Amino acid sequence: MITVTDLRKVYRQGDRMVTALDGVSLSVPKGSIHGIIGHSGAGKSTLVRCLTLLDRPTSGSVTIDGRELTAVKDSEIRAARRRIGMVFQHANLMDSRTAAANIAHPLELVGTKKSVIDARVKELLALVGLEGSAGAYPAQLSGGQKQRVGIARALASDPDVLLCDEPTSALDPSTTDDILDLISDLTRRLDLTVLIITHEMNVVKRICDSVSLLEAGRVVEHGPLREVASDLRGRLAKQLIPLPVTPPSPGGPVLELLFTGQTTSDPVLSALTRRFDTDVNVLAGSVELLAGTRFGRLRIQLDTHTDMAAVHEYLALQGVTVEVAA
Ligand SMILES: Nc1ncnc2c1ncn2[C@@H]1O[C@H](COP(=O)(O)OP(=O)(O)OP(=O)(O)O)[C@@H](O)[C@H]1O
Repeated sequence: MITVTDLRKVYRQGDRMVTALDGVSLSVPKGSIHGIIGHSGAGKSTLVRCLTLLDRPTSGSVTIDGRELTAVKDSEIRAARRRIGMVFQHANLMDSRTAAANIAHPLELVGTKKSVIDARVKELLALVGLEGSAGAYPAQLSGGQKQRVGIARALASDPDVLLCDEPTSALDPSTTDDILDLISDLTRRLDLTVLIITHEMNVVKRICDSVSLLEAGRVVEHGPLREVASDLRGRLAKQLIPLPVTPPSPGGPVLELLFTGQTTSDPVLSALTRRFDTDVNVLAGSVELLAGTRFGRLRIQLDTHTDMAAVHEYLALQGVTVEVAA
């Protein structure tokens, strides 16, 4: 479990103070994956540095499995950091070392016995699907394979937490999916707590259980994926289940509908046309699978004569969320 409470980081830039983190709080249960999404300058890198104690926060706390990291003395920081495995955008491997030797490096640094290291490296290579690549040098590996080595190295010290900083931003879409699936699989198998910092909503869609939207150093929306996706007015929902912009359409009222789970496969619209003797014009639509649940968004236009109060009541009864489009 990671708990971040009211984290603030203020930098001095000449005679100006820059607030990079302005009271960030979040909590990630053990065994789950939390995405932090934000644009450039939102404070993502600062958050990573504060979580790994590369930077001391100005105030607030970071607690991992009940231990307050922000309270550890400088002399204990290295040991505390070993409980956090880091995965970077570029795997940052040492070119002169083989895959196995890169993975072994953090264990060598703390003086682990060679026989123990060898067994652990073998185990880690198998865990990330690189059994046959122990002796390969980074130059001989693909981007995805390098990232697998990076993940194995991050897991070498048997951390409780995996902190992934833009882990797939340098990879092509299919390799991205493979790496995300690997992170997801490892989270379940090793009962890790994972934080993924990203600017890509696809990363959140594919593997996150919960998400926070970071903006100008503040968390402006957060929650389990299913909850934020269900909030039609929310900014995250609009990005998670995007609908194209449609030109103003003369005629009857325009509604936005959100279907979740079973309602995505119910014939709600055809029932609506029959029941209210109205025509339904579908202006835009999209269906996404998020955290194992199907979400559908539709923008529809109805006849001018339609009894809107009754339509709202009927759709609510069907479990469909309705918004009148602007
Ligand atoms: N060492 C520093 N000194 C002064 N200001 C800083 C420092 N590091 C970050 N900042 C400022 O803090 C704010 C957040 O920066 P940060 O790098 O954390 O954002 P980010 O979301 O990681 O952006 P990017 O995706 O571009 O890396 C920015 O306004 C930045 O200029």
